[in-house]
Amino acid sequence: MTEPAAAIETRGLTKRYRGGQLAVAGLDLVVPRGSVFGFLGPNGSGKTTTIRMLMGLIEPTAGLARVLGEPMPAAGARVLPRVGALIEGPALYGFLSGRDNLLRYDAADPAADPRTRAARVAAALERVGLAGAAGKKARAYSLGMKQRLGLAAALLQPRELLVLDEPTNGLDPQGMREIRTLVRSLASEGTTVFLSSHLLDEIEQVCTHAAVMSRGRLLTQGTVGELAASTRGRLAVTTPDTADAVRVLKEHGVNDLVVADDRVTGEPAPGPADLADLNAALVRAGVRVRAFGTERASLEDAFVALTGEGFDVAG
Ligand SMILES: Nc1ncnc2c1ncn2[C@@H]1O[C@H](COP(=O)(O)OP(=O)(O)OP(=O)(O)O)[C@@H](O)[C@H]1O
Repeated sequence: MTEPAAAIETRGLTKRYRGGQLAVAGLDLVVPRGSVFGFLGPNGSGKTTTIRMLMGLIEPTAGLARVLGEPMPAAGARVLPRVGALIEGPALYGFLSGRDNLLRYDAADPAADPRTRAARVAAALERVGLAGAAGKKARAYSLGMKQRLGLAAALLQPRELLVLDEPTNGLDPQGMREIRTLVRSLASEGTTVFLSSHLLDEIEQVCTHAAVMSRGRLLTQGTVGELAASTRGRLAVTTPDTADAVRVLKEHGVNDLVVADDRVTGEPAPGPADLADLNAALVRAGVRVRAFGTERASLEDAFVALTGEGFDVAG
């Protein structure tokens, strides 16, 4: 049997909650196998609802979802053992140690051989860097440790796909780094990782691909490089003659001009404007140019360009 190319694929996936709230509208998503896929959107944009449909936790109102090539929720019993999921924080017993929590998880899996349980749990604890804290009660764990223990539970069995809902939410920078390192190492072994986040720089740091959601709709998807490249960076000119530079650039169609010290930045006019012509115009007007170029466009620029709004605006 040939493996399907997509780890996750949806067609027109839609969820309308009772009470009429349209949480996800006509979503067409393609998550390539082997990718680290960032599912990006402000709070309330429909990320968790999508993940819950993908994992068969709630029924879609309309549309189709395939996970690892199989229809969800119909094929859940076959698909879910191949998927590790961490959704809305792990369910842990605070009075049990990290190790005992994992032993419980493993015992709840009918396919897990009890004879190899202790070794499996030890390997998972090692994997997430909790071997040293395995005997501590889970309630004494930091948020980052709890999150890693949840990941260890998802990693007790080898998984083809990991689905992580806001895995770094509430973590301090050190905890975030630990989760990112873990995600990278899992991906390097070939596991597809689908993670949701409302943090753009997080997606830029760890993901190969991303999709951007806003108000239940998919705005765009592609490689992180493509998404950033779809937006041109701002033009930046360093000059002691900022007032003249602003005037000349304005005459040549550059918008949204901002002056900060000896730097003028702005949005070049849409279309294939030739930056060399702009530079020549500045020099002709007697503007002394110390540096001239475009700033690298970030995913945030792409998001703002797509939605016309800042990223932290709740949907
Ligand atoms: N059980 C529910 N019943 C009714 N409406 C819901 C329910 N769950 C979510 N919603 C609504 O659906 C929309 C999408 O919510 P969802 O939780 O999927 O977004 P999200 O992008 O995951 O945001 P967050 O990061 O805050 O969880 C929101 O407007 C939310 O209020």
